[in-house]
Amino acid sequence: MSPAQVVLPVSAQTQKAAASEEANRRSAGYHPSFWGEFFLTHSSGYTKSDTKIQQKHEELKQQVRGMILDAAADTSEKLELIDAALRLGVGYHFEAEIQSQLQKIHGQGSFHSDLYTACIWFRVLRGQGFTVSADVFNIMKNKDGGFEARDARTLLCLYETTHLRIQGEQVLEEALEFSRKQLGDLLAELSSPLAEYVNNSLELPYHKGMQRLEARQYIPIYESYVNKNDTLLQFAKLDFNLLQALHQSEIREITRWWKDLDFKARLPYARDRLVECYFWILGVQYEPQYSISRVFLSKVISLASVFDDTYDIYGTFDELKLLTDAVERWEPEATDSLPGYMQILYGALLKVFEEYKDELINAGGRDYCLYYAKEAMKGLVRSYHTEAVSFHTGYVQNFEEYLDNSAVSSGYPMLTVEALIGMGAPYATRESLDWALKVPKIIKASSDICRLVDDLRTYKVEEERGDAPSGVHCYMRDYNVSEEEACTKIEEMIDLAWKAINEEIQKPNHLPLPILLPALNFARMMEVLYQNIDGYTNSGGRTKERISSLLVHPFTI
Ligand SMILES: CC(C)=CCC/C(C)=C/COP(=O)(O)OP(=O)(O)O
Ligand SMILES: [Mg+2]
Repeated sequence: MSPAQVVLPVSAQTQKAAASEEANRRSAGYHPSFWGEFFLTHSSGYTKSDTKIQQKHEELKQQVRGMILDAAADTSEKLELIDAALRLGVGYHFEAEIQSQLQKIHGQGSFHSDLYTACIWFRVLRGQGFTVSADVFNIMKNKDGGFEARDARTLLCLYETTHLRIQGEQVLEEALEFSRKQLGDLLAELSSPLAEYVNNSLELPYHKGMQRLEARQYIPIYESYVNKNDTLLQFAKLDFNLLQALHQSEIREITRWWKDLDFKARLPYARDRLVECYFWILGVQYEPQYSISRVFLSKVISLASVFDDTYDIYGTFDELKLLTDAVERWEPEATDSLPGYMQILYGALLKVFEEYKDELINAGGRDYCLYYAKEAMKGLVRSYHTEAVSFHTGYVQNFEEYLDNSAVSSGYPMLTVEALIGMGAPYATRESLDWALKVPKIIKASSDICRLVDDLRTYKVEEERGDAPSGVHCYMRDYNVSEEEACTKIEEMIDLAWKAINEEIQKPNHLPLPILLPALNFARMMEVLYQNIDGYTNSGGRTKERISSLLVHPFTI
C-alpha cells in the first residue's frame, strides 16, 4: 500500500484536508504599517480650548468674509480672491458667500478680458457646479491654432482649466496639448517655488488633486507672491493648523480602535494600513462637521481592505462562501458559522455598524440610514465573492462583465453611499440614498476610475502572484491587442470617466452639488494615492511624505 492509499479515520482525514488547505493559503507579504501607534500620542499642540487662537481665527475669518462680499471689487479681483480662498483650503468657511458671488458673476455672462481671467472665470465657475461654455476659448485662439499665453502663470492657468473639460470640447483638448508642451519647455527656466509648482501640476493637476494636499502645497507658493493677500494667508495657515489638530484627535481615536482589534497579530495576512485609510477618507470629507462620518468611514474602509485581502488572497473558496452568507444575514448569530479568523473580522464589522447606529440616532432619528449603510456593504461583499468565484472556478469574464462587477468591488459605490449618509441633513434623504445605491452615472464614473487606475498600477504584481485576471488581461484577450495597447485604451477610458464626472457636476442638475462631490473627491484620491504606483499598498515614499505633511507637521506661525 502506498501512503496515499492508507485509509485514515474520518477525523484524521479532516485534519489532513485542513492541513493541505492551510498549506495552500496564499499570502502577499505586505510591508508592515509605517505608523503603528504613532498617532496615539502625537499632537502638534493646537487645542480647541485656546481661546486666544480661536479669537484670532474668528477675527481673520470675518475679515476674509468681508473681502469676499466686498461690493466694490471688480469681477476679476473677486474671481482671483475666491480662487485663492479655495486653493488655500478655506473655501469651506464661505460656501454660501462664494455661491452667491459666483451666481452674480455667472449671471453677467461669459467673461474674457484676457486669457488668464477667462481661465479663472471658467475654472472657478465650472468647478463650483455652474454651466459655462468653452466657446470663450475659441475666441481666444490664435490664427496659428495656439493661444496667447507666453508666461508661466497664464500657461499654468490654461493647463489647469483644461482638466475640467467634458466630452466634445475640442478647443480644450487643443489647449491641453498646447499648454502642456509650452509648460514643459518652460520648466527649466523657472525657479523655486514656481518650478516645483508647475512640475507638480504637470504630474497631477489641481482639479484631480486632493484638496487638503493642494492647500498644503499652495500656502507656501502663495506666500511667495508679491501681491498676496496677507489676511487670507494668515487665515489659511491658522485654519490649516486648527483643522489638523482635529484630524489628529480623530486618528488617535481610530488608532485606539485598531490597536484593540489587533489584526496585526490576529489577521497577519491583511494589509495594515489604518492611517493610509484615514488619509483616503480625508480626501473626501475633511470639514469639521464631518468628524463622526470621517471616523466611521475610516473604520469601514480599513475593514473593507481586510475583506479584500481575505477574498483575494487568504480565504479558501468554502470559507468565502460562508463569509458572504454571514454578511448577507448580518446578525450576531451568523458568527458561529464562520472559521475563527473570519469571526474576528465579521464581529468587528457588525460592531462598527452597531455603534454607528447609535451615532445616527443621536444625530436626530437618522437611523433609517443604517439600512442603506448595510446594503452598500453587502453589495461590496457580493462583488468580492463574484470575483472569488471566477478566480476559484477559472471562469474568465469578458471585459464588460469584468468592469461591471469590478467597479463595485473597487469599493467606491459602497464608500460613496456611506459618505452621503455621513453628510446628514439635508443631503442624506431616502431619495438621495436610493439614487446613490443604484450606482448612478457619476458614481459609476468614479468607480471606473478607481478600478481602472488600480488595474494599471497593480496588474503586473497581481498576475505574478497568480490573482484573478485583471482588466488589462481581459481587455487584451477580448480585443486581441498587446499589453501596451490595452493600457492605452484603459487610459482613454479613465479620461472619458473624468469627462463624465465633469459633466455631472454642472448645474442645472437635479441634485445639489454637495451630493455629487464625494464621487468627484473619491476619483481624485485614486489619482493621488495611485499616482505612478500603488501608493496605498506600498505606502512609503510619497504617500508617507504626504501623510506627514498633512497630519504630522503644522505651519509655523
Ligand atoms: C476603496 C477601498 C474599499 C479601499 C480599501 C483598500 C483596497 C481594497 C484597496 C485596493 O486594493 P487592491 O488593489 O487589492 O484591490 P482589488 O483587489 O480590488 O484589485
Ligand atoms: Mg485585492
